[in-house]
Amino acid sequence: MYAVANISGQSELRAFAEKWGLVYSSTADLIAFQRRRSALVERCAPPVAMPTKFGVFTAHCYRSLVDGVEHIALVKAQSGNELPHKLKPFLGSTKPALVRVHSECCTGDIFGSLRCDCGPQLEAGLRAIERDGWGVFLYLRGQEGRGIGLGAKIHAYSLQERGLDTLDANTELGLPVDSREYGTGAQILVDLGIRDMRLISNNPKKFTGLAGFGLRIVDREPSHTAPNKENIGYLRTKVQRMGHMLELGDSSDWAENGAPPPVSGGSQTSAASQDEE
Ligand SMILES: Nc1nc2c(ncn2[C@@H]2O[C@H](COP(=O)(O)OP(=O)(O)OP(=O)(O)O)[C@@H](O)[C@H]2O)c(=O)[nH]1
Repeated sequence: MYAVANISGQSELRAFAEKWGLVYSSTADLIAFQRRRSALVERCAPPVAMPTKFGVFTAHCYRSLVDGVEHIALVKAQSGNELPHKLKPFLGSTKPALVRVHSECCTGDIFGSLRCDCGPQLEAGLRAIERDGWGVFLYLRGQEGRGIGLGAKIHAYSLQERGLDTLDANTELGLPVDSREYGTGAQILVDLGIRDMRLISNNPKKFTGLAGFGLRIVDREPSHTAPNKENIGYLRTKVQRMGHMLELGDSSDWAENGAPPPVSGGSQTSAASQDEE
């Protein structure tokens, strides 16, 4: 294999490869290929019961072999007569699991920040999986601020106070708009035995990011929460600049005075047809 250092663009590289009958690939392609082939995670604890205010789940904990970050999957898998805490609760089942892959958000998930919709999405996701009885809430740590980290996200907020939107604020800091990768999450889901799933998300990048690891997303379940006056700009930017599949309605649908919004419709599964609209 030869690394060609003095060829500047893709088209030059393609021409060079064609001229000499070579196969060529970008570094990004090689990294993606490697991620698909190698193990990215290992279990770091036995499964254990996790009673929560949303219901009783089984917690499965994994560690990334790439960066050492630990992730947690809360599993609901009631199939009747199974052993408690099976390692692969979904293995062999043809019933698609309801899955939420949630990016860490300290401010929204823990402190209830109204700047984003993360906290209400977390609660709605856990409620939906509890109600469904067959699914996984996968909490990906290390994805704070869409991958830029907590301090940088807070810095980005300070730029947002000066009028920049959530994307431009990251760019202004010289940081990527979204550096999350989903290979790690995909491998956790595969390890739990999932093959077919209904993904709770509005983010088109998650659908492409999770595909290709032996997982099949058979349906989308919208993750809708009522906007509030603090996060409406953030949500509009997600729709307009990141292609999120969200319907924001008008201000009469907003939660009062920035209060924690109730989940619209009460069910994540109710609006699955938004995809087809
Ligand atoms: N950089 C940055 N990150 C943010 C901001 N607000 C929330 N986040 C982070 O965004 C991540 C959540 O991503 P979102 O784009 O809101 O939603 P998503 O998870 O991609 O999509 P859904 O599955 O539809 O929820 C979390 O890691 C949050 O910490 C912000 O203003 N700037």
